[in-house]
Amino acid sequence: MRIDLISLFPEFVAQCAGFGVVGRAQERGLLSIHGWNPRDYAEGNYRRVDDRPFGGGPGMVMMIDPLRAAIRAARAADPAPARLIYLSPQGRPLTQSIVRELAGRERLLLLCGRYEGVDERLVAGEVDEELSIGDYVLSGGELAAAVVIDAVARLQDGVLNDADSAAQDSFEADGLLDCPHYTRPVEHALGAVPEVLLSGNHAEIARWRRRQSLLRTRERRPDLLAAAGLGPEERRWLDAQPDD
Ligand SMILES: NC[C@H]1CCC[C@@H](CNc2ccc(C(N)=O)cn2)C1
Repeated sequence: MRIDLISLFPEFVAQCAGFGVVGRAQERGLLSIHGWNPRDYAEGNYRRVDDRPFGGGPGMVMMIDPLRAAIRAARAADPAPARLIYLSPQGRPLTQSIVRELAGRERLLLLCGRYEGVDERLVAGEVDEELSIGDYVLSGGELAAAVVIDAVARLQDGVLNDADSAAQDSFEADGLLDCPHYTRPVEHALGAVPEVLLSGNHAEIARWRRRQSLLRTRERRPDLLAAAGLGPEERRWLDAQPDD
């Protein structure tokens, strides 16, 4: 997958994506990230990329033309078509199912805003979709872009081996919260490991994990439970007595 970032700080996102699984994906050529800085396309010796808002008010607004030129340069850098995604609190809330859909694309173009915002004519004229990583405001869209890149990159074929367990992730598998995880030592002052996990009975272990995910989801995020297609046995688990 090719990802092009339009940002005043493209190196910021490239660095975030340089670690761990995502960094390895880049080293292995499963993912490439390219930065395009509107300042490189800004006119005049001050290379202006922002200006004061019409109608007054605090802060600055990002100007159309430097962004538009950077977007054009990014598009021209590869023949594959790409939809331009603008990260902003006004966007569609990002979910794992949206991540899965994005992960299937050949290219992503991510537009990162700064200041008070981007001239609305650029958003209306060039942006294909707007995404939000949550209901809060950041100083720039770069962190949101880094979140999208990480979530999408780990789903690329060949990026995670089974030791990384993306397929096990509950949101990934079935929209439930993840089950508890344990590792050595078996005995610890903070408690012991549930016996079933030491049993070697893989069917029983899978049932236990699924039940823990269901109970934890009911407890913490009942809103997710409604969307998860539960089987009859799983409904019985939820109707049964509190967890042993
Ligand atoms: N009006 C503020 C707004 C102007 C345009 C640039 C954004 C950058 N900051 C962001 C971007 C995305 C998110 C999110 N939730 O995905 C939060 N914050 C801020």
